[in-house]
Amino acid sequence: MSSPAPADGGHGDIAGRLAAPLLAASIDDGDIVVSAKDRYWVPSDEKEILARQDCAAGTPPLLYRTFRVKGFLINLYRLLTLIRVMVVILFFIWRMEHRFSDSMWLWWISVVGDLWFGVTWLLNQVTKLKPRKCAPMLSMLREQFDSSDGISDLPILDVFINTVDPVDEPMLYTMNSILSILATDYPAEKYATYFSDDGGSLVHYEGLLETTKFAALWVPFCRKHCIEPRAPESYFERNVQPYTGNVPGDFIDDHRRIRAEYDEFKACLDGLSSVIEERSKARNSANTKGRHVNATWMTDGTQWQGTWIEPAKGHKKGHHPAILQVMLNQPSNDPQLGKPASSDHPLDFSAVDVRLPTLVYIAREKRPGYDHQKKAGAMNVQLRVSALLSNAPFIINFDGDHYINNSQAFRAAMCFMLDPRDGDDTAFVQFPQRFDDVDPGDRYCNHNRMFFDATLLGLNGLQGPSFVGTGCMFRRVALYGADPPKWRPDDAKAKVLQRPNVFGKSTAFINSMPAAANQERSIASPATLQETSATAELADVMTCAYEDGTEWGNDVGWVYNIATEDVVTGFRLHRNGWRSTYYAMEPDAFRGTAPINLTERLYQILRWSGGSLEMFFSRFCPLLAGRRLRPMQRIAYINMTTYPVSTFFLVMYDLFPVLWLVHGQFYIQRPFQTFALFVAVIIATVELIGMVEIRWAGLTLLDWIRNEQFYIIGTTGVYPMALLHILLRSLGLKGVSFKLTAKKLTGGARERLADLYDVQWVPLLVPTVVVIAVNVAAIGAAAGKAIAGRWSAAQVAGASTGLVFNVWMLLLLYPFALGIMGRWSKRPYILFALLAAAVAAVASVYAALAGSVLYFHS
Ligand SMILES: O=c1ccn([C@@H]2O[C@H](COP(=O)(O)OP(=O)(O)O[C@H]3O[C@H](CO)[C@@H](O)[C@H](O)[C@H]3O)[C@@H](O)[C@H]2O)c(=O)[nH]1
Ligand SMILES: [Mn+2]
Repeated sequence: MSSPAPADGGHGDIAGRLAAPLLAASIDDGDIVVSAKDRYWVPSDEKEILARQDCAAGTPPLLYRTFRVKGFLINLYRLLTLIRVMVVILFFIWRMEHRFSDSMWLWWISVVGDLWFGVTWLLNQVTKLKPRKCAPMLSMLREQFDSSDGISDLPILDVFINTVDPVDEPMLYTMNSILSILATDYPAEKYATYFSDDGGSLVHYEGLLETTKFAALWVPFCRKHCIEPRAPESYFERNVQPYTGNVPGDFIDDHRRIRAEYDEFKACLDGLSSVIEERSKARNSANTKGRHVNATWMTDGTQWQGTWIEPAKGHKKGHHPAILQVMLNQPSNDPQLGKPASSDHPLDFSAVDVRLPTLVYIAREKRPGYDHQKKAGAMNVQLRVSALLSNAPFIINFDGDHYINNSQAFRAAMCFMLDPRDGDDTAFVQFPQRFDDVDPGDRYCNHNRMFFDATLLGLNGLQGPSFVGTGCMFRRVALYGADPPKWRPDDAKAKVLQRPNVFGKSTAFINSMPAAANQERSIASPATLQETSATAELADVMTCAYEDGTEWGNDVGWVYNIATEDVVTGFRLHRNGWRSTYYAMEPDAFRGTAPINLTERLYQILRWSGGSLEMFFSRFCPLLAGRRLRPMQRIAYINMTTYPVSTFFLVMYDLFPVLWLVHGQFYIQRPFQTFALFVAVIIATVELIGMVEIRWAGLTLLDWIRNEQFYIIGTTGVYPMALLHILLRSLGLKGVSFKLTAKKLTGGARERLADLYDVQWVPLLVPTVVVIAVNVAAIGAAAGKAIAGRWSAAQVAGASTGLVFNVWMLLLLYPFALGIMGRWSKRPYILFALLAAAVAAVASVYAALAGSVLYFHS
């Protein structure tokens, strides 16, 4: 606790000189948001800034600032960590010196379990001891890259967005994401969006077509009035925000008109599948002469290449040719003003740039006999297709349900990529996943705040956050497997191995690679999209066979065969020596939907935990990485890939009360009072550390409690299945198959929350139900004993410690218990009544039995 607080302790003058620009920036344009959440953070880049000031003019400006946690708080955090480590060590020494138990084999298991928990906790904790925040300076970026004539020098960017099923992933949300992308604040000629439809469905295609039409109104409207957020559904749902545009006079009218247009657009999307169905029916019955087909028809009278409503050979899920269609062409390089208001065009866009950025529809080829590798496979196709079209040096990816909530997000990410200090070594910039429509209490910990606001800030102070699947900007050459500049021999250009057996046979693709490396700082616009020579090549890179015998999914692109393609892909980049940056923007950069139904949520964490273990037992095991992976980062990845193992010990602890039921009295460690005291202190310190952590992370107590609860729920009920999965796989069997996370239903907030009360009874729920039952029964049994028998003071003390444990367990599992009650959980007191009744029932049975036993004995 001796290290000085930053503002004094000899740095006073620096802090003083820094305060001014920092404040100026925040007043200037809201660049550096000093929110309530940041009150424990102070700048940590004083030296760099001063060094810059001494440099000659012409040195590129810094594009972001860094912050660290105030000395007193972080040192308190570290001190508490140290104290807990010492207590844990003392605890072990004490246990080794007191090997007394009612069952020595259980004693040994519990010692090993405690050791496991102690070590994993420590490994997790050490990665959080030096958290770091970064904040982009958007005004600097603007100064450096935007000139006053509206021409921009910003690098070009490819945007990937993925979807599979227009029903499970409601199309309205996917199209909202598209709209938010088309309308974001980045020069229209500087980015191209690649929409990947793994369903290959005409509904998506025509939905996208409708979206481009609506976008012609929506995008200029957003630009004209500086609308935020630029996803219409969220925009119209939110409360009125202060107007920040330049034409307040037009706003009310424009808003009303756009709203009406949007409602029409929505209705149109809603009706699309039946329109297509009817159209196809009509055509099919008209077509009955000759061979009968049950095709799905496009508006122009041709058969849809992708999946048909009536599945047919070559036109069904998992079996259809590739489709590529440019929906919006590359716009001109110069801003293009729209038309003034007129009778057929009621909005005045005469002072607004009405260009739309490029938009491409992709459905990759699907063929039986191939593993299509889900999202990772889809993104690798996007990577190749975009290389042949726009070939941007940077890529940002989105899940279909995640939209841009802050139109400055692309620019913010660019600040980190282009910063003169370590931008060139940055492989990716990750934003947190944030969610709409989670129930207000966040019962199933969907927000995952402890992970996004504490763990990832910790990693940001090491080699960088892991990739979490969506809302992440990548450097293209890093995905190709290039080395970061830091690890290249003397200033060599990014080089990637250009052998056919690595990247596949497409020469056009291979030829595009050096350009991607060189363009990182270029001002080029994407190449024109319709070069006819490219079509054959394009078709080629979208086939399943393209990847046969190549490194795709292995050392190139997004990684395959691991259920969590995200963590492992980020890991591979870190392993190659790249770094990454984490930035939690305010307002949130992106937002998405989360599964708020217990069963869906458990399946989601099953996929994550199964994927983690798969990664640990693969060639991407963090233990096998070379020296470019920094030691602390390696520790972080070990944590991320081994955590489900805890389940083995936790389930033992969970079921410990059984012994009380069977034996009436059972001590795993004697003397029990000292043991209980140690355990209490160890638990108390971890909670205390949590309390300090939520301070610097800017979280609430509820966030912390939810995290604890869901950790226990996952470890008790879900990770056993993940372990089983990995066991089956190691025996050469298929293991558990992971499914797409079904997204919320559309509709009003209340309808969406209805999902919260859905239970589907699946085997995954069983372990946790058993654990709850055992703990309830143990409480009942203790009560029964107290009623029936005469207890000594020591026994009462022992039993009440046990009781504290049981109650604590139940509190942790409370969200789960509520969850399985379905609709009844709207009234939590019913749960309490049920629990009380169960306890009373067990107690009376136990007392009765004990009574009859006494009777027989006498
Ligand atoms: O064959 C497939 C399967 C999925 N997806 C897309 O992948 C995304 C994520 O799938 P989802 O089922 O929604 O997974 P979640 O549980 O919501 O995803 C979290 O966990 C995944 C890793 O398991 C990450 O990839 C995601 O980014 C992260 O949000 C969605 O856009 C899907 O459309 C495909 O494109 N093709
Ligand atoms: Mn998702």
